[in-house]
Formats: sequence, structure tokens, C-alpha cells
Amino acid sequence: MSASVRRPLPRRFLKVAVSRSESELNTCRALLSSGTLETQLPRVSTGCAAGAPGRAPPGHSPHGTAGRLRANRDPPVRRRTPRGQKWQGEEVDTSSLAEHDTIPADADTRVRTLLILGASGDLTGRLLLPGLARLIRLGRTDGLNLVGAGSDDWTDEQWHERLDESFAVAREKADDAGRASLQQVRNNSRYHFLDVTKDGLADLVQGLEGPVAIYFALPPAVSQLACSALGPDSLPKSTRLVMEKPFGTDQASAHQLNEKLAGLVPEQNIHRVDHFLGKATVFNILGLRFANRILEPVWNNLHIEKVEVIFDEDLALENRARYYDRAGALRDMIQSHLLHVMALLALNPPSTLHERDLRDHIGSVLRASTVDLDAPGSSRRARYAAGTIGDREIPDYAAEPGVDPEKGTETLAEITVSINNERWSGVPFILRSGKALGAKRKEAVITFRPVNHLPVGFSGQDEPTKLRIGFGPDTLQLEIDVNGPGDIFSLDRATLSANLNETDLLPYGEVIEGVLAGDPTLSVRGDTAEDCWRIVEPVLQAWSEGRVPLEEYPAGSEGPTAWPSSHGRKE
Ligand SMILES: NC(=O)C1=CN([C@@H]2O[C@H](COP(=O)(O)OP(=O)(O)OC[C@H]3O[C@@H](n4cnc5c(N)ncnc54)[C@H](OP(=O)(O)O)[C@@H]3O)[C@@H](O)[C@H]2O)C=CC1
Ligand SMILES: O=C1O[C@H](COP(=O)(O)O)[C@@H](O)[C@H](O)[C@H]1O
Repeated sequence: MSASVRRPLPRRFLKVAVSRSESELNTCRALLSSGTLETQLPRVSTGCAAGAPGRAPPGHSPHGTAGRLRANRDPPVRRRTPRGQKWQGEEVDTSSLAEHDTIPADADTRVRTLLILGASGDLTGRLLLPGLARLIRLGRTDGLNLVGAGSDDWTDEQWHERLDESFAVAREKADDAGRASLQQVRNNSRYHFLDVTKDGLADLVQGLEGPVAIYFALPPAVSQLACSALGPDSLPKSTRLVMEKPFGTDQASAHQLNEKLAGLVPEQNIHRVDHFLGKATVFNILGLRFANRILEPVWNNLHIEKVEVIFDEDLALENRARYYDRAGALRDMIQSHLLHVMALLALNPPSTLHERDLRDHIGSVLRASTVDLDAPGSSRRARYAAGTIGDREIPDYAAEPGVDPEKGTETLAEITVSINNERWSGVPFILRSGKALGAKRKEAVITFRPVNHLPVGFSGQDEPTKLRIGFGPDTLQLEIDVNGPGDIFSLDRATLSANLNETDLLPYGEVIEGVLAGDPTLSVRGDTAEDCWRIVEPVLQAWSEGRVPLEEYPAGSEGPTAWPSSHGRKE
């Protein structure tokens, strides 16, 4: 059985609006610093984008939730507001806002210049520039200047060639206006030859039209050196710093880096990138959970047996030995991305999708999370050997150029996380990711507990209800038991399927749009970045001490046969 449903993807950002006069805002700031905020702060307007889990008046929606989400786009209830634009909407009490949530003095905080460091690198060419190009094509970059910099002595012409290459797909799909915008950004863009680990970065930024966003598309160690080379107060406070993953190499170094960055600009202006937060389906977990009445009441340890977040790739090393052989699957994917997906699956309902509410809730889940190393199978690791994926011959990982086999880097990792709170105590969250697997499997699977009592008389297999949220293709599948076929007393399996809608942007485009608008909702907050390291560090320690064996699997297989998660794919 299969039913297909398509409906608009919720637009999901809530903004604190700048609808008060500057003098009122200054009063707010003064009250905040004097500590009298709670009783005296004037109420400022906020708005909720369509699809945020706000309340529609009873009877407002003729079509259930989807209708309500659509209705929310129309005044007078709420209007959809692109990120970074002003919102005139209903009033909410902002008395819980902490200092970092205050509205900046400069009402026009939109980034004017995007400076990409590492302009010749792989990330820039393959992911950043194509993500940006789509934003430009759709007219969502609003007079942005683009500047490239790097340690290659490139001319502007060479940089323009790179832009032409990376903008090509967007240009093909663009209308006349989109093509003109892409051409304008490209023609106006300049390249600077710069070793960012030495002096010169601050001077370059000072010479650009601000606010400037500096995107550190650099090897992590180089990014850290570049930040260390920047003296306190060397950058305008409105500067945005965009830090790629991995953020530090462990909890202590992430903490140090946080301190360093805090000396440069306010936390609100630091964007630690996790591009998974820019994936439509990942964020759609919130729409699914909080805009539908049926899920939240059963979304807890009374009804859920286990939660799996799986990201099996059929890609192998792809010439990334220099980075990957030092990182491995646990750091590359689980620490950097899957813990956040887990947090979105597990967080309590936030009051709004404002970054403060949302990131507080994400932080709270991660603070409660641990890996219990004493539990058997709480962490597993393996490395691929030679094999075949489709018609591709994959060499043994250990024999790949640039790999040091002695490092014992894992290409497949799995950990079981406990979220130690009232809602999730006792429910295992199994996070797994790996390379060179026979088939892509990118999904979260929520397995429900069996019914309390199955009426006697049914025949056949009673299987647990499962909800699968696919992260590419973006799908939703609910696997349930039904009667038949043929015999009404027998049980059979049915799957209700929906294709989830895509957004207009690529994940990196979503991330960049947040940066340009000064909205850190899709960025990892500093404390959370440290917590992600804290969760995995005991595992890394146990592995480095050889307490967990490094297993092997042939490239193209499902992973080690003894791992239960190697067999969970839906046929
Ligand atoms: N590539 C990917 O798919 C992904 C990458 N990332 C992250 O993005 C970041 C960049 O990765 P990636 O693009 O793959 O790395 P690359 O090695 O491909 O590119 C790094 C860039 O940094 C430049 N660079 C190195 N040292 C200096 C310096 N001292 N001053 C100025 N520029 C310098 C390099 O220039 P030169 O070549 O001249 O040395 C190059 O342009 C990393 O943090 C990575 O973890 C995150 C997700 C995916
Ligand atoms: O950050 C990373 O993500 C990719 C997977 O993300 P996707 O958006 O390409 O699906 C992964 O292949 C890579 O190893 C990792 O560094």
C-alpha cells in the first residue's frame, strides 16, 4: 500500500523584529546592562514565518496542518518573512532574552561583503560557490560583494574562471535577471593573495565594505592559526566569522578556539557550520514533530523503543586522505553532524524557532547525552577492505595514497548515545556513519514499542511500527501493521509514503543565507560545539587504547555482519 502526499515545506524562521525606534532599543540595552530588564523591558514585535509551529485560531484551517501552514502565510495571522528582513507581527514578551539576544545598534546588519579564505580549495569550488550562486540567481543576496583570498598567487581572471565554473549550473537555470545578477557578482569580485596565518587579514577586512563575513574555508589548523594572528579588536564588531568543521580537535581545543573567537566578535556573529542543519529534511524534523498533533504524545520512552540515525555512503575516500585519515568516521560525521540530527529528534518543543529558543533546546539535549562505555556494543568501528561498488573497484582503504594504515582510522563508526532525561531515559540513540558501503542509506528510523496487548486471534507477525525520515532522497515512511491479504485475521505490513519537498536552496546556500542575514539559527553555538566533543571523547579514548577492536568490511557490503545496524535497511 502506498499513498503519496506532497505539501509545502514549512518556512521556519522566527525573527526578533526591529520595529521599535532606535531610542527605545537603546533603552532596552541600557536596562539589560543595568539588570532591570525583567520588569521594565518594553515589548517588541516578533514575527513567525509560515510553518513555524505557532498557533492558528481554532477552525482557521480547513485542511488540517497543511492548511494551517498555508493559512499562516496570510495576514492578519502571520506573514512569511525572508531571513534578515524586518518583521511587523504579533507581540511577544522578550523578557527572557539574554544579552547576546539584544538587537544590534546597527539596524542594517546585513552582510555587504563575503570574503572567502581558501578560495582555491575543494569546499569553495564544489559546495560554497554553487550554494551562493543559487542564492544570487534567486535574487536573495541584495548587492553582495564577493571577495576571494588564498595562498595561491591567482589573478582576478583565474578567480573569475573558478566563479564561472562553480556558477555554471545556476547560470543555466537562471532567467535573464538571475543571469545578470550572477554576472555582476562575478565581474565585481576580486581576488587577494594572502597567507592568512601572517598579518594582513585584518587590514584586508578593514578595506572592505562592511559588515564583512569571513568564511574560513581552510584546513582547520590553518583557520586556528589565522584566528590567532588576529589581535583583539582588530576586526569591526559587526564582522561575522564562519568556521568550518571540525571545530577544534577535542573539547579542550574547541574551548580555546571559542575563547579566541569571543575576543574578536560577539557570539551572535560566530557561525560554526554544520551544513546538515541546512538540509531541508533535517530541519523538517521540527515541522513533522511539532506541527502535527499525532506524534508528540508518543514521542518519548513510553512509546519509543529506539532511534537510529544512519548515514551510510557509497562514496569512498575521494582523494581526501590528507583530511580524512586524521578524522575518521566518528569525527567526520557523528561528532560534526549526526549528534545535531539526534538533538532535533529529541529536543523538547521550543516555544519559537528563534535561534535562542531553538539552540537552547538543542544544547539541553546534548548536555544530557553520554555514551555508556560499559554497555556492550556501545561503540563499534571498522575499516573497509578492497571490494566493488556497482562497477567501481574500490582499493583497500589502508592501501590508498596518503593513508597511514598504522593510524587505524575507521571508515565506519557507530555509537549508542543515552539522553539522560525524563523523556528519553532508557531509549538508545544509535548513530552510525560510514564510507564505501554497498548502498546509500541516509535516514533516521524511529522504532516504536509493541502494543500493550494484541487481541488474541491474530495470526502472522506483529512487527513494531517504524517511522523513517529519509535524508536523501527526502522521504517519510510510516511502516504499520494492517490486516490481510486474503485472511482478515492475519497481519500484514503496509507503508505510508510521502516525498518531502525540497527547498529552493542547497544546504550550503541555506547556511550562507543565515550568515548574510545575521541569523545564527542554523549555526552551532559555542557551548554545543564543545559538548559534541565531550560526548565522543571517551569513545575516542577507548579506541586509541585498543579497547574496541577495529573490524573490517569489504567495500560494497552492508558493513560488518555482526553489527545489528548492518541489517536494518528497508528492502
Ligand atoms: N571539501 C569538503 O567536501 C568539505 C570540507 N569541509 C571543511 O572545509 C574546510 C576546507 O576544506 P577543503 O576545501 O576540502 O580543503 P582544501 O585543502 O581543498 O582547501 C584549503 C584551502 O585553503 C588554502 N590555504 C591553505 N593554507 C593557507 C594559508 N596559510 N593562507 C591562505 N590560504 C591557505 C588552500 O590554498 P593552497 O591550495 O594554495 O594551499 C586551499 O585553497 C575544512 O575545514 C574541511 O574540514 C567541510 C565539509 C565538506
Ligand atoms: O561533512 C561531510 O558531509 C558529507 C556528506 O554530506 P552531503 O551533504 O554530501 O550528503 C560527507 O561525505 C563528508 O565526508 C563529510 O566531511
